[in-house]
Amino acid sequence: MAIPIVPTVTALLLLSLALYRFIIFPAFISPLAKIPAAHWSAPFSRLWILYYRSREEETPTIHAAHQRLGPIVRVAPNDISVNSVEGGIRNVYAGGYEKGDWYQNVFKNYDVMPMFAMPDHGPHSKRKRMLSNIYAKTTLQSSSALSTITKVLMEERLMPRLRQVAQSGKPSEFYWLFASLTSDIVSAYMFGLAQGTNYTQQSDVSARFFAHYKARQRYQFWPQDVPSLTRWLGKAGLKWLLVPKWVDEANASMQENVLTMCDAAERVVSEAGGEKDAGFPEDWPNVYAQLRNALLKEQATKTDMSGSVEELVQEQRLAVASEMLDHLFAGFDTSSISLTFLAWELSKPENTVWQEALRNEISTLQDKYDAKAVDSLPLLQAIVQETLRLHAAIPGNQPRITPAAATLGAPGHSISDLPPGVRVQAQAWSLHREPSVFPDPESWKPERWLSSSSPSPVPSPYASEAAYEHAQKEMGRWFWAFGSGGRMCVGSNLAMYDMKAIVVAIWGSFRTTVASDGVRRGDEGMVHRGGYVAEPVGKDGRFLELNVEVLGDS
Ligand code: HEM
Repeated sequence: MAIPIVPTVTALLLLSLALYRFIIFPAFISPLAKIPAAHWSAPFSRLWILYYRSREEETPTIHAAHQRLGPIVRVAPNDISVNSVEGGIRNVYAGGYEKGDWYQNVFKNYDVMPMFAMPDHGPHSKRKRMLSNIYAKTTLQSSSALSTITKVLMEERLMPRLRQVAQSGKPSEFYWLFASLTSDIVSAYMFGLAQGTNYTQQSDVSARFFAHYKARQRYQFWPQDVPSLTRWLGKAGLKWLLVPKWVDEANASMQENVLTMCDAAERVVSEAGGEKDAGFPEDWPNVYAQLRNALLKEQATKTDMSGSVEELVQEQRLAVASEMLDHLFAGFDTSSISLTFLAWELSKPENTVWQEALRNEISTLQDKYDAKAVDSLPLLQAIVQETLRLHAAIPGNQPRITPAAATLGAPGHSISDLPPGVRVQAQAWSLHREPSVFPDPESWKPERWLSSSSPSPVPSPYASEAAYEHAQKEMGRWFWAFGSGGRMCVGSNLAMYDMKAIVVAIWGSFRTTVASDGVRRGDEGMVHRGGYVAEPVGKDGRFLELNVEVLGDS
């Protein structure tokens, strides 16, 4: 029987092309072929990394790959991970590497992108310039509004709640208490105290909100990492196969809540004619007004100004709300995760000395609400910094896209002439566990951030001031809890401010210990659960439970 030549040759040709395109090129010819593969299938397929990402197990998996294979690894045909400063985060996050669409697939509110999701440098840096000053350390430390907000929240909302817990003699759950407090502080600064949330005094409302917020985070994988399939199923009316319907409903209701806060803030600003009202500084919507006015100013330069201010405000309504939603959620989520880990560390029996030393340091404050004095407490700084190192709230991948002809990889491992469009990521989890920079990396050791002359409850690891200085410099280069470069966290100063204020309020007046009912501890099985963000979650999904004891005349 004669073999049909044309179809056979065509089939062989197609097979050879496919073999070249999907096997030979990625495994042997692509510049990425020189990078150690985290798994045998990584050069050919994304399935391996998607599997771990879908199970929220990417961070430890990538970490293990770096430990086995070095500071640059290939995790999929077009995806790499770097774990170094030189040839790593210094190159990728300093500029020129854009964000790609991974962020906008999920972090888009009201169908409008906040700066966090903006893929391109230009629009992003314009928006960031509008907002940076309102979050600058000097602005926050000199803000009488923020200091009044803090005082009201700590004295009127937190203290009564903790005194009640102490009196009850029963352990209390702390994760959602921290989420309530940080949401109240951040929203009060953004929208004004009267317009912000009051979760600390409404534990039922807050519990419902946080349960929804957290549960829906677990469905981000599909729209974020498999967007085409998710879109396609959406068009066919079958998205519910991947993401339950209530997730969209929860998102819509959260957006509605933030829009309500924005509208309330707008009434305050417009009644004051756009300018800060000296009457009740704590009720002024600092961040809202800053962005609203900056966008109006920008609009005025573009248009013929035929519209009224109300019309212009209306045009910007969703752009402002999208930005505000992002800041509010980024603000409470990360800070409450960090505070929970901090409370956990401080309340463990082996760390009692740190809790006592911190309390002594807090007792030296003349005024607990003096932000500058609080910020300059060395022990407090070391405790927060060490918690952010060991328990980074965003421990996972922060992907960027290579420009043309990129060179990546630590000295001795560098790969040049990478093509444009490669997804490259780094993760704080691994950077913060580099043993040559952070000796004994899995242990919580605030003393690594303290000089030998600082009062410390444990001996200093540094033989001299010079050794301390050298270590600080190196650790500072590798410390990545807030990211780095132009896309670095805009709220890092507010986060440090609110976390320190909360720590001072709690451990200045109360003693905490990890709860135990004789059978199980209140921190049983605590792990970092999650993908992009990692929550402190114990066995059976339980959160941290602590005993609270009131001190002296608090
Ligand atoms: C402990 C607390 C916090 C941690 C650990 C943290 C961490 C981070 C990190 C790692 C990034 C970069 C993410 C990436 O590129 O994928 C980031 C960005 C961002 N964070 Fe935070 N954050 C914290 C608190 C806050 C607060 C309080 C706010 C708002 C008030 C905030 C608002 C933002 C925004 C808007 C961005 C995007 C910045 C940009 O695109 O330029 N964060 N944060």
